Amino acid sequence: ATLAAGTAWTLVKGVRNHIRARKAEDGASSVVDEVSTGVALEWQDVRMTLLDKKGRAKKHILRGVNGKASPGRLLAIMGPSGSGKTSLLNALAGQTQKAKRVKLVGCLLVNGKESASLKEHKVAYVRQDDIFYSQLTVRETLRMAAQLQLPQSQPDEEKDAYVEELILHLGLVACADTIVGDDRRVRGISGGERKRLSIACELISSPSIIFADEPTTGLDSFQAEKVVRTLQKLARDGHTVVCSIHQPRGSIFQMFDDLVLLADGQLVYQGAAEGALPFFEEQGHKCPERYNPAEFYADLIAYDFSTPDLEAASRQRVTQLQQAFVNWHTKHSDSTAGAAAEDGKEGTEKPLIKRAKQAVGKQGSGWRTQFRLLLERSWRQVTRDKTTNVVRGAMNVTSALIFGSIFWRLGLKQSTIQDRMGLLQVAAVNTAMASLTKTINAFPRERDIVNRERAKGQYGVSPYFVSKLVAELPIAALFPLGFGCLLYPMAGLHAGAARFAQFLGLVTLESFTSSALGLALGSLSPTTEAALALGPSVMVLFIVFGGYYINPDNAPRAFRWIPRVSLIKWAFEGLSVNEFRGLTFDAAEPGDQATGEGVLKRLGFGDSSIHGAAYQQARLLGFFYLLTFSILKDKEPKFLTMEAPPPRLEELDADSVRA
Ligand SMILES: Nc1ncnc2c1ncn2[C@@H]1O[C@H](COP(=O)(O)OP(=O)(O)OP(=O)(O)O)[C@@H](O)[C@H]1O
Repeated sequence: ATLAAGTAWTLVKGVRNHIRARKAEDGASSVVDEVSTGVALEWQDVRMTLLDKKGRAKKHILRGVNGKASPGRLLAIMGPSGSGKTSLLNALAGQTQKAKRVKLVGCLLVNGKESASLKEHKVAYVRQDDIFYSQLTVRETLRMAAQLQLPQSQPDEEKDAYVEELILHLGLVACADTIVGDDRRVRGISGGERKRLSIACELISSPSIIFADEPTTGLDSFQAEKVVRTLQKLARDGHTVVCSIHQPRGSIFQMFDDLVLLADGQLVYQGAAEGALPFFEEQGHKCPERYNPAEFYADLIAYDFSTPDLEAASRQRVTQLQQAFVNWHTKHSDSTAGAAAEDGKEGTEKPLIKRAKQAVGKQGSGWRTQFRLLLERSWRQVTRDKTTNVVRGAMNVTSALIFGSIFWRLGLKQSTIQDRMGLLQVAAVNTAMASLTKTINAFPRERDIVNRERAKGQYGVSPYFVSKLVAELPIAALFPLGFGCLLYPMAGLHAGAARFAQFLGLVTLESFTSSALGLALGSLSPTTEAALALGPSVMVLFIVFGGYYINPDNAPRAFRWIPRVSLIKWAFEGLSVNEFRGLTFDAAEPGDQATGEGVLKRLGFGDSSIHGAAYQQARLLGFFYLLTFSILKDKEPKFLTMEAPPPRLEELDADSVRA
């Protein structure tokens, strides 16, 4: 609380200096160079409908919701689970995912002017799930965001100073140099600190409006209070702050100035928070003294599914309240939210922050800077993730030791021909599987972060993708190289420096291709779990057609294309040529295979060459990279904008009368 109280003014100054710098930078080139005194938001008749296949309404998610949010005031959207809080927040923030069967209509007024979306304004959206690069510290995460979003000509010292201010004012000093971590296995900062880091990241772009989706979910009450206090301070500094919240405790609820109560997608109350008690009292529901109003409202507007009677009674009560609110609001609208919103709360007696609107979506930095920054980030992420690297290294060494022991010093007996083929196939499969699972495990999460950053226009796909490959490939190469270096001498494969080097080259290339396949599948799949299910299935198919188990000529025609795209097949073919060509076996019995060339012929690799197999593998690698790149580019998140609602019946009547 002391921190919050003492830092508001400094934050104002910081943001103002920062904005001045941006204004100076933008100068004549700025798309909008307007200094505003805050953004007042009003929405009318917002309806979100889920349609069935025939385009008919299947479910009403939001049913004609009205409301307003004003600069200087903190607005809470409350309601039971499934009441439409997140849907309303998304609709207002322009973050409703585009989907064929979702229809969004409504009227949005920004500073009194009708507007289809908030694209013209700097909007921050603090999501429920905070995802970051786990190995970067809080300071590094913020610096990266500042470097990517702020104008290139702004000196680095200024950007860093702004980041330090954000760290200070959002209470992140103690954890500034701690890695962010993730909620799965890398322990990092606490949940509350993550949430405040999310807010800090969003503040970098100097937003006028801040939306926060259930910012207290999953936090203990102390952390939750700190987060809401931060949002309240931001509101007092002149931002328009809208947040959805489930059922806050009393001390948190007190911090909200305005309230939107939703039940089943419909308003039960909307207006100043202090106006809600009189409204419910008027309807015969008096809140007991010293009772948390938030809990009281939640109980009143929740459906009770315990018995059919209780359900019917609770539904009737909610419907009555919704109808009562329509009448009550018409009567009281002038004396509640409207009047209150115009002035803001006590903190806004001082002038509101002057904010320069930025060109939305404009990238702060050029391609080369984006590449350098993203390369730095990827490099840190990959080199600092010691646990993953150690486990991956240990797995490769263990596999090499196990296979090396099983196929120990093969020699040149006839029986080793089959052993050799088995070993080469195992080497190809093991290498491919190891890099595929690693990539598939990590990439979908990273893709989500990148999609969010790209949706804000921070950088393009190409600098991201190129930097990722440049940072990761040298580290990724170490694992197959280590595997090959141990396995080759242990198994006593074809001696010679060139053969050994070619073996290492082939497994490394295959490892890259498999990882590229993982990227393509990871970018296609909606979740990590889906990618993990898809990856091994594709790989099993590649293994079956890997050159060892089936001759493609004997397979049904429909499957004959698979060997051409099987990275296992090209690796096995290359490794086989490298091993068998020029090798002579002990042949005592008639029918024994005396030369490696004969073995290759039997495998169908008689005319194959190492270079040919490597070339085909490289083509596959390029294809998977290209595919990933295209999917990332194409799958850029798309959002619905609000359509104007159809004219009301009365308006139609008036028009026809006039006509
Ligand atoms: N795109 C969609 N497709 C299908 N149903 C949807 C979609 N978006 C929202 N819904 C449904 O609309 C209702 C409201 O969802 P919403 O997430 O807005 O509720 P909420 O009040 O935020 O809930 P919670 O507090 O549990 O997060 C839910 O029943 C949800 O399943």
